[in-house]
Amino acid sequence: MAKILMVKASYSNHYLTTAAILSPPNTAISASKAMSMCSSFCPRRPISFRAKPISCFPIKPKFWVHVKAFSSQDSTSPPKDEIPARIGFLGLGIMGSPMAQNLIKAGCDVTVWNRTKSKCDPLISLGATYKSSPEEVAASCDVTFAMLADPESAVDVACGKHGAANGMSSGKGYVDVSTVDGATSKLISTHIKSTGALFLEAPVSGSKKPAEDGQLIFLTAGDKSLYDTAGPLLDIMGKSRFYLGDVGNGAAMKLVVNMIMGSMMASFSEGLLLSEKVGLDPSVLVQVISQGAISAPMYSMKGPSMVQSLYPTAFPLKHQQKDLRLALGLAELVSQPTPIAAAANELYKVAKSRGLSDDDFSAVIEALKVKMEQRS
Ligand SMILES: NC(=O)C1=CN([C@@H]2O[C@H](COP(=O)(O)OP(=O)(O)OC[C@H]3O[C@@H](n4cnc5c(N)ncnc54)[C@H](OP(=O)(O)O)[C@@H]3O)[C@@H](O)[C@H]2O)C=CC1
Ligand SMILES: O=CCCC(=O)O
Repeated sequence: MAKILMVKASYSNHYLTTAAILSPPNTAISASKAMSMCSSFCPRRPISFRAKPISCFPIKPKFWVHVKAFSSQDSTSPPKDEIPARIGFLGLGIMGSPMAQNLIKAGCDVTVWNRTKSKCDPLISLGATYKSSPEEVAASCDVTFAMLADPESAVDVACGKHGAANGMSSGKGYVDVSTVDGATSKLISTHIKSTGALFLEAPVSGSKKPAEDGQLIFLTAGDKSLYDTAGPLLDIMGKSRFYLGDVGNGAAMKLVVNMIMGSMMASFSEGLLLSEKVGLDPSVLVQVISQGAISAPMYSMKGPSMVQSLYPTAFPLKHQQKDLRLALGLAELVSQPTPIAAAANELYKVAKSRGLSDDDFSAVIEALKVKMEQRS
């Protein structure tokens, strides 16, 4: 049984319902692949599209094509004349680079800036325009995204000398997709909104691969009208989006999620090492976990390389420790006990002190190896 999906393609100046895409249930493909399939039905490349199941019936396999089905709390499309035409992207690290690439590949007019200019080059070769400061990017774009390391860099790029706020004005929007705390997000919001522009915080759940595949989850809060107009762009980069109300709520949701993730990884690390110490094969532990109630994609993805002491960076350990630190600050604000997260945070601090900041956060297991060696 296949699902038939109606595809609605969004162009910069009009919408067009173009094609029926057929998909077996429970399948997904990357946004860029779905885009290019959609293009074969369309006169021009769409900048985004939505797909929703309209009925189910058997289809001959040769006609099957798969499409990513977007989910969204609010499926209302913005008025056609409000879709942002010129998109800015500030911060082209592990996450920002593939996110900006997906916008370019989807046909968007993208202008980029990064502190280290060389990281702009691959995007320029894909068609992006380069500007030499966040201010210039914001001044030349309708909506500017920022994907920066931490609260300090997010504030600096938005509010500092030649920061984006200097280029903002009424009619523009700033979407900060960095992981920061609520107070930082509110500070940036105040600066941006004082120019007459709109602000949306939109941190993401999902790592390097989901960023490449356009499968991120956006946790947004702030100006609802910017959420609506930027929606088609979020749908290019992600698989779902949540609108959570006032600025600070997106940041808080992201920090809670990453607090849980950091503790899970620390606990998983303990389990792997304990299993090995008592003579079990940790690879078998990974398999056992993958079949039971505590199965999580993270364990299946990271476990095999952790067993080999390999930590190819998808989510840098220094950022996970930053998120635990910020989550503990959030808990402190409301007097919520978080002893597990506090213990996990200490472990990530040890890992940082061992020079593992730029390794993947799964390298936290090394901190436990050190502790055990010290004890024995
Ligand atoms: N990697 C992941 O799996 C995920 C990361 N995140 C969050 O996304 C954000 C970015 O993460 P990621 O891409 O992995 O990180 P990276 O470390 O790869 O990239 C960080 C970016 O911030 C820039 N930057 C750092 N300091 C400054 C500064 N002082 N002034 C200007 N720019 C600066 C870097 O520029 P330069 O190139 O010059 O160093 C780079 O563009 C973080 O907040 C992270 O917590 C969220 C979800 C998943
Ligand atoms: O902030 C990083 C999140 C990583 C993930 O969700 O896999």
